[in-house]
Amino acid sequence: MFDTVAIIGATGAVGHIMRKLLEDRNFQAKQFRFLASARSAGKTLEFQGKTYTLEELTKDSFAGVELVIASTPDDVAAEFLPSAVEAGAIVIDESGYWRMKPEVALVIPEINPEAALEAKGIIASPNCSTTQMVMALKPLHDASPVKRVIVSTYQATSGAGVAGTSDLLEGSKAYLEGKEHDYQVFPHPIAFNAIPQIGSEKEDGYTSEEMKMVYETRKILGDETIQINPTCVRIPVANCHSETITVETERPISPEEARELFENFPGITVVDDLKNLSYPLPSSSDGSDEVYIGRIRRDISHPNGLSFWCVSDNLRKGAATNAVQIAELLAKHKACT
Ligand SMILES: NC(=O)C1=CN([C@@H]2O[C@H](COP(=O)(O)OP(=O)(O)OC[C@H]3O[C@@H](n4cnc5c(N)ncnc54)[C@H](OP(=O)(O)O)[C@@H]3O)[C@@H](O)[C@H]2O)C=CC1
Ligand SMILES: N[C@@H](CC(=O)OP(=O)(O)O)C(=O)O
Repeated sequence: MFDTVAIIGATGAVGHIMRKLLEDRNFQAKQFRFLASARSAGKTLEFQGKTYTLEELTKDSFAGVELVIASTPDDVAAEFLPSAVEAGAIVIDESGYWRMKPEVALVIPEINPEAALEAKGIIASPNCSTTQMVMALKPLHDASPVKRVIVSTYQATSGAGVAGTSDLLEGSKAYLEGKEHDYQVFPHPIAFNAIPQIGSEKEDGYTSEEMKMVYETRKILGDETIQINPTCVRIPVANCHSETITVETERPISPEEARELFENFPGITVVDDLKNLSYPLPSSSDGSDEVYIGRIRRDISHPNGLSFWCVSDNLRKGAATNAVQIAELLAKHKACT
């Protein structure tokens, strides 16, 4: 069991689910602390039957803290997490800031748990769109190396945090009432729309979200040769990201073989019966820790290609669940050493 565990960003979209998961999974520590910005300091929250007062995060917040689980914007993670490491804490970070630093482990427990156990300092949890795709790629990659991936995402507004959800709800209400809405986080109205830009412009006309899917996938799978062509799109769905994924493998993987590989991989559930209108949906994946896969079929444009549809709760496996699984892994390892 950990001594003191600090949950940073406890008031955010990921932070809310984090607290629920730690309760539901009965994660034990001698002491918990909950931190957020000065805006939230002094407010209270309920956790495991007790009332806690939120503290303001400062560089001096970490004395005696053994484990930090942080879900804050990138700039906050950049500024404050080194102080946690200096104070001797292990840090699990949800933000994008530390993921690609060579000294930082980027971990999905079903795929590379050893990286978490070998890590010193910061362990990063991957980008939400990346996590569900890599979960799907891993069993295929183990059967026959993945050479190329073409992926399009259909990302929920909760991916942009609490403000993203409020933009969807308030923007939809305004749209239906024929009014203007002042959007907080999206570059265009999201109500009744689709926006082919998530993040900022990066190389070759790709966005930051798209390039995360390229670089983070290679790091987690430990294979720099995988070619990935992503298009990330924001859609007016409240929660759960969906993806169309087409994979080219070294040898052909038939839909039947792929189904078996997916079914035998922890954390994946296959929902695939087109005749009976059965496939994963954001509405039926909401609140689940699983990655759902359906519409499994051969790629009719390539002999070594396979296409499928993948849906997962971005706040759960795409964020909080993955971080809690890492924390559980560390706790189990600590108990054995
Ligand atoms: N939403 C998603 O699907 C995913 C998000 N992530 C990452 O997780 C992180 C959190 O995202 P999300 O929960 O969606 O974001 P939210 O905007 O919903 O929450 C942000 C959290 O960070 C806190 N915070 C902001 N500024 C500070 C500060 N100066 N000091 C301390 N705490 C601060 C906020 O506290 P306060 O309420 O006081 O402002 C709040 O608790 C981000 O890095 C995001 O990229 C990763 C994967 C998926
Ligand atoms: N950018 C993602 C969610 C997210 O926060 O990703 P990252 O942690 O890589 O910034 C989305 O909007 O759906």
